[in-house]
Amino acid sequence: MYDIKEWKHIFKLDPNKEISDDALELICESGTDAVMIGGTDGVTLDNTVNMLARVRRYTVPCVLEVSNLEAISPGFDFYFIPTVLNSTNAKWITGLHHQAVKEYGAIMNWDEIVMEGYCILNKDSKAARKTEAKTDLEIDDIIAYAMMAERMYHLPVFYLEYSGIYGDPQVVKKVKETLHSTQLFYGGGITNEKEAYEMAQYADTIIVGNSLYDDLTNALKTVRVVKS
Ligand SMILES: CC(C)=CCC/C(C)=C/CC/C(C)=C/CC/C(C)=C/CC/C(C)=C/CC/C(C)=C/CC/C(C)=C/COP(=O)(O)OP(=O)(O)O
Ligand SMILES: O=P(O)(O)OC[C@@H](O)CO
Ligand SMILES: [Mg+2]
Repeated sequence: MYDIKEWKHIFKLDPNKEISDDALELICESGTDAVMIGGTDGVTLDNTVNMLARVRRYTVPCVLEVSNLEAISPGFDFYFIPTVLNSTNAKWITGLHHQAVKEYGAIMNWDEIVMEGYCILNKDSKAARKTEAKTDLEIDDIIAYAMMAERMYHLPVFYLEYSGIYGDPQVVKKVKETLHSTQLFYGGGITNEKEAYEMAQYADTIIVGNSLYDDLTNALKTVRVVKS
């Protein structure tokens, strides 16, 4: 069984986007700690299972970040389940989770389930719009969500999500100072070594997504700088 606490770097692959076999090989053999499959829209059972099968040619751990009930498939090492703490719609905090557990609870292997407390901060991201997230937050609001995640809900992961834009390193630093046992994920706009290094000084784990599709060469370099 893998220990996600040791993961410092994750590549997030969007099953709704095209990736060539050559690019996928470079990603899976990059030395990243895990490949996470997930996205906000266009995620189907077909494209999820297809991506899983392609990643399974390699030994890298493979995680499904569940974003809809229709695209859950067996065969992943872990299932990361987002709950959007700053959503204004209960559907994205506990609603779909209740529905999922009602449907799958009896067959779920709870050792494979990892809850992620999301705080979404880019108001223009698809994830923010879809989940009706309240993104105009002061640092004290963000810290309060981090404390809730750790102290009230005992979530294993708190995910500072800037999807699509590079966030504020000082926010990541302050959130890290707040957390003791909950693992801090940072994702958003990391495109090169310098940005990866900066965010990895504070976040326990950085997630690199879009830049895999925009500039693979530089995206791949984010692994070495974090793990060395
Ligand atoms: C049959 C079998 C194997 C069963 C296994 C059991 C199992 C795993 C059951 C699931 C249990 C469970 C509780 C599921 C939760 C269900 C669910 C749908 C919860 C809601 C998740 C949620 C809040 C989604 C909202 C969107 C979100 C936060 C997505 C995360 C990914 C993300 C932020 C992507 C970033 O955006 P992106 O798409 O990359 O944007 P761009 O395209 O613009 O880059
Ligand atoms: O796609 P980017 O901006 O790299 O963000 C990564 C990840 O946090 C998205 O959910
Ligand atoms: Mg994306």
